[in-house]
Amino acid sequence: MKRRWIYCDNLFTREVQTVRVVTTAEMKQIEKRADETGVSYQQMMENAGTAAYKVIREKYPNLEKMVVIAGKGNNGGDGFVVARLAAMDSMQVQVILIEGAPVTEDAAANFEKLKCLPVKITDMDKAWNTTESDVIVDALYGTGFHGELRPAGKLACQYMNNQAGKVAALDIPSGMNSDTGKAAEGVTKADITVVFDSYKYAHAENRDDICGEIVLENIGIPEECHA
Ligand SMILES: NC(=O)C1=CN([C@@H]2O[C@H](COP(=O)(O)OP(=O)(O)OC[C@H]3O[C@@H](n4cnc5c(N)ncnc54)[C@H](O)[C@@H]3O)[C@@H](O)[C@H]2O)[C@@H](O)CC1
Ligand SMILES: [K+]
Repeated sequence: MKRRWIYCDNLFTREVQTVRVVTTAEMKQIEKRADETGVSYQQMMENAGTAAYKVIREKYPNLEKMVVIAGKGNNGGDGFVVARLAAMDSMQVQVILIEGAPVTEDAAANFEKLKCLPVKITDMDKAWNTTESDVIVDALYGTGFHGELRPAGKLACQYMNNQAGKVAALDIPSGMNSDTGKAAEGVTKADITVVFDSYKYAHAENRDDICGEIVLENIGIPEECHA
């Protein structure tokens, strides 16, 4: 729970602000309701990537080079949206596919959109040769992650943790369990984590060493979908 002060008619009034924290299952329900009310999954992904890109640009205004580390799920899909927006802003963008091509419909659709842009797409084998980047976008795993990092995921997290650039995690740093906050060995250490729609329990664990600065962003889900 956060407290903030608001200024009101020459009096300082204390307002208690409650924050919403949801489980992965609850988040899926919220997204389902949003889809049923007309905000499609594709639109939510577009909004998530757009919000993340906006936050990254605000935090790091002088970016020239971006690397997006993408998994095969919808977290990777958010990363493809960020990559597209960065490339359209004339940034030098490289996308590294950690577990091959995306498997979800929405992520695959956003991956396709990259193909007409000057975005370099590689796999992990070539990642070690990547030139330095100003920011690395962690779009490997989001709420779908559980258990321990497998070798490819661990290598990708190690890569992110050893780069000189800032690390911006989408929704959750990869390797963190959304519901328990448990960090797998080798978890990504982010400078900033852009959280979509609602905080997850992992964000309430006070793991600043993993999440960095946490920024919550609206992705267009109507308030009534959270009931
Ligand atoms: N269209 C949507 O449903 C939206 C999803 N959003 C994003 O989607 C994320 C959730 O996406 P997904 O549910 O597709 O999953 P993720 O993209 O988080 O994870 C990808 C895959 O990793 C697998 N996995 C789990 N544990 C693993 C392990 N230890 N090693 C290797 N692989 C493992 C999972 O089976 C999952 O299929 C959210 O965090 C958010 O970033 C947002 O774009 C908002 C809209
Ligand atoms: K992530």
